[in-house]
Amino acid sequence: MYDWLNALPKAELHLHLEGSLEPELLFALAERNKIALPWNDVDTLRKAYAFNNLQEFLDLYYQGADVLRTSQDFYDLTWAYLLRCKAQNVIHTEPFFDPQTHTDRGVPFEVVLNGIAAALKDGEQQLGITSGLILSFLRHLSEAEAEKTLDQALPFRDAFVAVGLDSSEMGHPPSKFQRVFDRARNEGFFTVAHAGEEGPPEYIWEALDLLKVQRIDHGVRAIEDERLMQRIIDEQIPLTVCPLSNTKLRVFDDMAQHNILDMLERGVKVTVNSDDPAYFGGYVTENFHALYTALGMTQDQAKRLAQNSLDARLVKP
Ligand SMILES: Nc1ncnc2[nH]cnc12
Ligand SMILES: [Zn+2]
Repeated sequence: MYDWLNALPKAELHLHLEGSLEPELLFALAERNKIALPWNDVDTLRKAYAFNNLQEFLDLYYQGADVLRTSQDFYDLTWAYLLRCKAQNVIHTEPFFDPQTHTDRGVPFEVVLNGIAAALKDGEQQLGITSGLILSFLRHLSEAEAEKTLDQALPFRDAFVAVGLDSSEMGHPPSKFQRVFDRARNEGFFTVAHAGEEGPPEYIWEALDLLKVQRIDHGVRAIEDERLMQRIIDEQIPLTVCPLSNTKLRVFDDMAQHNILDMLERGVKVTVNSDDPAYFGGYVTENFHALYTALGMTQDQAKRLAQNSLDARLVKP
């Protein structure tokens, strides 16, 4: 089944480039940039990948991102991810990057963007993988800081297609970012937002009504609100679900409890994605395979999930 799932043509719509930083590359970049690390070796670092919630993961994720300093680093990170896409028949990807994670450490916005954009361009030319980059604001920071990030990004507007919202969800509702999302939409960008990962269904309502998003990232807690379920079914609002992430971050205690196939059978436009594959134990195919192993996902269900990912692209072929 793994090989069959791997061969299925699919799109990935929820992937943080910083979360695709494998420990081996992290150590190589630390050496290249002469950065001392708090872990002795790759194995020690991998052992630290045990999380009780989103915040515990984020603390390590931001620490890991510190090895990314030059455009070449961002190129190498993005290229390594694109090679994984090629190996798993991901024919289109819409990855996130978090500029503030880097600009707040003194890495200029254009250093980050130039490396990522060059790799995505080579990915299309050399690997045939199309893409649309999503600039994600960190929700634990202020809206004013998000506004500043959008200002920095506008001179490079052709390099990305949408803005998103990620980082610590609880206590940082979508409403906090209504004005900057209004401005991004007026500038012609699509919008997406993480909502209903750890946060309540109200955050999903806000993302839809206030941020006017095209997709919800995660959204698994929608199942707690029947009126919301009806809306996302009626309007066919895609959810970019990340099964391995949800079990690693204890959104579900184990994969057998995951609700993605229940949602699929109720007519929700759910898709399968890897979120932060270097930290959560696998790329897209591993996420599909976990649904087969734990939930008995059929080939027909896998085909519908893959088709949903192609249908839910912001960048149409
Ligand atoms: N799963 C996730 N939720 C929120 N912010 C993130 N940043 C990277 N991965 C994330
Ligand atoms: Zn995410």
